Parts: sequence; C-alpha cells; structure tokens
Amino acid sequence: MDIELKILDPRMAERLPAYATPGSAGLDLRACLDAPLSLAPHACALVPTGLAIHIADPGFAALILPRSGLGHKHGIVLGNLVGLIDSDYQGQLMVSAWNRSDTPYTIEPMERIAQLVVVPVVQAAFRVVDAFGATSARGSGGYGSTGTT
Ligand SMILES: O=c1ccn([C@H]2C[C@H](O)[C@@H](COP(=O)(O)OP(=O)(O)OP(=O)(O)O)O2)c(=O)[nH]1
Ligand SMILES: [Mg+2]
Repeated sequence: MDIELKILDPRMAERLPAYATPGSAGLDLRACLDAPLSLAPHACALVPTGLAIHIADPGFAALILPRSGLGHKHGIVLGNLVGLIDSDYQGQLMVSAWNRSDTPYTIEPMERIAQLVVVPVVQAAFRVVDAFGATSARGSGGYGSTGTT
C-alpha cells in the first residue's frame, strides 16, 4: 500500500524505513537525535523519528511496537506500551522510549529503537440494544473464567 511520507530531518533521507526481509511485518524507526540520549533506569523520553506519515485511509492505522532485542536484552520498551498512529495524524512520528530496566541505556543518534506496523482497521458503528440478539457460549465470563489448563 502507498503511504505519503514527509522527511522532517534531512538526515533521514538516506535512512527511510524499509522492510528488512521480504516477510517483515515491521519497519524499524530510528532515533532522530543530535546527540546520544542517556535513559536512566525507569526513565522515559519522547524520541523524534524525523518522519511524518499520512495514512489517510481510515481503513488502516499504524502501530509502534518495541523491537524484541532491545526490549528483552536491554529493557527498552515503550512508555505507552503500544503507540497507535491514527490515519489522520500528520505530525512527526514519536517514540516514547522507556527504560524499564535497572541499568542506564544510551540511545545513539539514528539507532533503530522501535518498529512500525501498518494494520487494517474497522471503524465500528454502535447500535444500542437492551438485550443482545443471541446468547454466546462465553456470555459475560472473563478474567480467567475458562481456567488455565
Ligand atoms: O507512540 C505514539 C503514539 C501516538 N503518536 C501520535 C499519532 C497518533 O495519531 C497521535 C495521538 O495518539 P493517541 O490517540 O494514542 O494519543 P491521545 O493521548 O489520545 O492524544 P489525542 O487526544 O491527540 O488523540 O499521536 C505518536 O507519534 N507516537
Ligand atoms: Mg487519541
């Protein structure tokens, strides 16, 4: 699918997001920083990417997700856990980088810190009812109601 992309920082022109392999779902996002950014244990910082996208079609959105290596090995995940990019957002893509570990971590300029996944979206139209039209097998059971084994 075709998505408009604006380069907000000229350094990103030669580092545009690209799928690393033919089967990749995510596009790595880089930290568009002028200097290394030290993230103290448990600190969070909003990191610019130097890019803006306009998905435009409300049938799609993008998710910002952690990179598994950074998250698992260094505890660098996202302060908002998952970033949701609305189809009408035209501002800079920002990554909320959260150091959930007990060790400081330094984000280097242009380091790949998160990944973007474009996903289909359905906008629901709600129809208010007094009672649901059908009874489901689950009913109102939740929170572990099906057990663990
Ligand atoms: O990790 C993120 C999350 C969001 N955004 C941008 C795109 C998104 O479309 C917009 C709003 O995000 P969201 O709706 O999650 O935040 P909000 O707190 O509800 O803000 P708003 O009131 O602007 O919707 O911020 C990012 O750049 N990075
Ligand atoms: Mg919102």
